[in-house]
Amino acid sequence: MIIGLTGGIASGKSTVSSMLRDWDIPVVDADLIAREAVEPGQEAYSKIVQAFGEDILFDDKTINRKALGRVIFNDRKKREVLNSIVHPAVRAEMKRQRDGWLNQGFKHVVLDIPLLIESELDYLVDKSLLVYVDEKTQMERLMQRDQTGEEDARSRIRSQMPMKDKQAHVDEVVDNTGTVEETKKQVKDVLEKWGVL
Ligand SMILES: CC(C)(COP(=O)(O)OP(=O)(O)OC[C@H]1O[C@@H](n2cnc3c(N)ncnc32)[C@H](O)[C@@H]1O)[C@@H](O)C(=O)NCCC(=O)NCCS
Ligand SMILES: Nc1ncnc2c1ncn2[C@@H]1O[C@H](COP(=O)(O)OP(=O)(O)OP(=O)(O)O)[C@@H](O)[C@H]1O
Repeated sequence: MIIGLTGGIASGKSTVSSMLRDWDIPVVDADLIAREAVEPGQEAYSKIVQAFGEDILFDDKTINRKALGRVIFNDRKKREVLNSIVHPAVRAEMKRQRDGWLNQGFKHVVLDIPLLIESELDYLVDKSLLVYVDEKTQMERLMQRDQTGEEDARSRIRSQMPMKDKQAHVDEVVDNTGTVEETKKQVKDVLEKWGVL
């Protein structure tokens, strides 16, 4: 079974991913793939420099992710330009890694995709799981983890579909507003229901 894991920014996808890996279920991480896709030498890198200029580069020519983030999280059109450059490469690599795990004999593979719903990638998965947190907790955890201010955190959250709207698009929801242990119990219940554990 191919499982789509999604959520909002800082809702707890990585926290749930590490639980899944502990249960020996492989996870393909779209954020990590997106990071590798924009390294110097990759096709997407030169397209990004062409579209956004040298202002978003460090002196060593690598992409200054904070600077690029400031541009795209505050401007929908620019975000769409970046998405159109990066997403095709991410999709292709996700499929390659998924097939690699299946060919190794794993029956279940998780695709951790923050924008599963916004980018209409549901067709890639058999079942989908949303890691939900309430808005207040999401803001607090995002600001704490990224050591960032309220305005920056708010613009990142607003660049995504509100999490309560995402609930209608998935098969199961896990509420990560409580403790990690409480979340683990919910994830285990869902996986047992699906016959994965
Ligand atoms: C803008 C960039 C450089 C900011 O980098 P930064 O290191 O600050 O953040 P990071 O990549 O770790 O992403 C953190 C979270 O931001 C959210 N996010 C990232 N990109 C987007 C986007 N285009 N739209 C909405 N939310 C996004 C996701 O929830 C993600 O989990 C980077 O996020 C990026 O290249 N984004 C475009 C690729 C993309 O869409 N990635 C998301 C999964 S495919
Ligand atoms: N149940 C929890 N209780 C307390 N802190 C938590 C809990 N779950 C996650 N966190 C913390 O909240 C932050 C966000 O969690 P995590 O990195 O797992 O989210 P994410 O959805 O993967 O984020 P992103 O996709 O934006 O990278 C982290 O600092 C993490 O340690």
